[in-house]
Amino acid sequence: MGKTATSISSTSSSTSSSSSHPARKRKLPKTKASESSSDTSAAKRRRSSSKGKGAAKRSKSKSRKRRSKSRRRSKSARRSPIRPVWGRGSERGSERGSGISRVRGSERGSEPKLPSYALAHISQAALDAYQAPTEEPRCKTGLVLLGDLCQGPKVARWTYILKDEARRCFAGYLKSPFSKEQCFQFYKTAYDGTSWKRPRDMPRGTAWMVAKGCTCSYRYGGHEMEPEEYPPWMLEIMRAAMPFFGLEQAAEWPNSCNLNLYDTGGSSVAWHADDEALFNGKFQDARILSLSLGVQRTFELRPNFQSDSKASEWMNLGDGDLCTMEGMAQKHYEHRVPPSNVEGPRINLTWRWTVRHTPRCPARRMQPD
Ligand SMILES: O=C(O)CCC(=O)C(=O)O
Ligand SMILES: [Fe+2]
Repeated sequence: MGKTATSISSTSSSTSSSSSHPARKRKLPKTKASESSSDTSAAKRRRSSSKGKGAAKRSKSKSRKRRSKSRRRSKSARRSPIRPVWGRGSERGSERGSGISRVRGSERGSEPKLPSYALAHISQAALDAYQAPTEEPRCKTGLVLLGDLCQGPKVARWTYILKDEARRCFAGYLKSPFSKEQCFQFYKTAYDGTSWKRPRDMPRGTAWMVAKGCTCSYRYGGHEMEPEEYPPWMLEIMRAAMPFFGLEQAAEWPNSCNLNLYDTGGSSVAWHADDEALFNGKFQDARILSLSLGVQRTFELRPNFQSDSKASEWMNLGDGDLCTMEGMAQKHYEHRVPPSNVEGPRINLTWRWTVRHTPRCPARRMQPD
């Protein structure tokens, strides 16, 4: 795990097999192999030109037809009243609110140095890819995506908007499986049943809840959140929500939950990773499960292994929507909820597994070394 790529060609091959991150679309400098493949296409071009004028005409009219077809397709896409709820890249203006400083997460490690003659000839995108670490494939670590666990009584169709197999990073989305009334009840009980903390410098309300037997507080960004034991209403919500994450048995449920209250569109959480020691997400596969309640807000993800700071993936999380981050996502990606011009409040419950309890926590005795 955590292997650093040692050659550009090996990195580029692992990178191209992963998700559609913008960096992956950019071309790396040509290696011998890619030159020979372009030779082949040049040879093809030569062969097709030798077919004579008739063939050239036919291919011209074919490509004209193709162009007008694609123009028609893009026009109808623009007219379509269906608005996407998730996507890739920054097409929805994900740079809004950028410049918010990182409030969580630790410093990135030092990166491997390249000799200056190499730096002069390599694009930034290629450098980013070179410096990007790769992880063991999930078949080796046994990581099962929660979306694939939902085969029991609650079959749920999860969409994985982030599938970075090379880094074993995943993020899933499930449209609300709950009724409007259920969501309203969840919102009301969570709102009324939580003693919301309002730390200075935090543009939202927050609370930290843990399973019985754990006393770990949650430290991040200079704040320390004292734990509150899961109240009965939390267990009720979990009983309703966990089967949609493929977790039917209470023994499999997450043992901690970070709660956020976004009172208005101006409330936000800045780019960060939930990479605190409690969850050990920098060193092993970690799962984070979230339930959104109230107004729709955009949840964005970006890789931390390249210089481009734009969101690479995003999802619009509406009332009752579920979302996951899985595998090594806390090591290689950051996420945020930027300020927005929507009106109305939103509550987000973000469940996690505390696997490294603090020294004085009684649950520490139960954890494997
Ligand atoms: O509100 C959200 O959707 C994200 C919250 C979050 O990132 C966190 O609690 O760590
Ligand atoms: Fe987070």
